[in-house]
Amino acid sequence: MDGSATFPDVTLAILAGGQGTRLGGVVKGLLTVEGRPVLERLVGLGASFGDVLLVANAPAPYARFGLRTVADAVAGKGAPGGVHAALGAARTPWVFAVACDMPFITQAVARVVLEARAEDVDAVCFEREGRWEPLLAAYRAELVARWGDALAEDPSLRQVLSRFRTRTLPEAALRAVDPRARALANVNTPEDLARYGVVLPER
Ligand SMILES: Nc1nc2c(ncn2[C@@H]2O[C@H](COP(=O)(O)OP(=O)(O)OP(=O)(O)O)[C@@H](O)[C@H]2O)c(=O)[nH]1
Repeated sequence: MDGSATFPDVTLAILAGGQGTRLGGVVKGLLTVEGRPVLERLVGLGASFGDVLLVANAPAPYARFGLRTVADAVAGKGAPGGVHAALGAARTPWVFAVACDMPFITQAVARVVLEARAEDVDAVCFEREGRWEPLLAAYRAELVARWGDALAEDPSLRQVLSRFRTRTLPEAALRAVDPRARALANVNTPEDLARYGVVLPER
């Protein structure tokens, strides 16, 4: 843990265990935006956190970043399994979970989420157009056991979140520090490449 960090009690957990099938199986964290791989951009954000963790089942392409890396404890559960692994591996009381395909997350946005934590809150995320945004979200690490129980039902992230005391933040709270709500952008499809100015990694 880094006591000098802005969020010393929080682990930045980068989820990178997906298949990237909609982009032909690309290693999504190596997509380049504004000249830098998305993962490098997120690792830069990590300096504000007490710890940084990569959750990946095929971590070799990310070795150069030198991150502490764990695999999913329960395989084949998608992003809910990735968050579960992050909660289990965290050495801090809180986890800030993000996806490896979100290039525009800033410290200011993280601060909005993390400052909304409270004694009686287990998780914090934005709500946009009636949908929760669980991959730019804070979670109590102690949720891990109940999270593991929930995985048995193959839930979506939102279904898992609905079991806990989740505080949702309005989109306006995001736009106050990120007027175009770019932090929630994730790169999934060929259309997204052009939309966000993304360059594919070399194969
Ligand atoms: N650790 C872990 N992360 C996952 C898993 N599935 C998805 N993710 C991550 O969760 C985030 C959102 O993933 P999606 O965009 O839904 O899926 P994807 O596999 O990246 O892409 P598609 O195959 O095109 O759906 C990304 O950061 C993924 O790397 C998984 O099984 N384990």
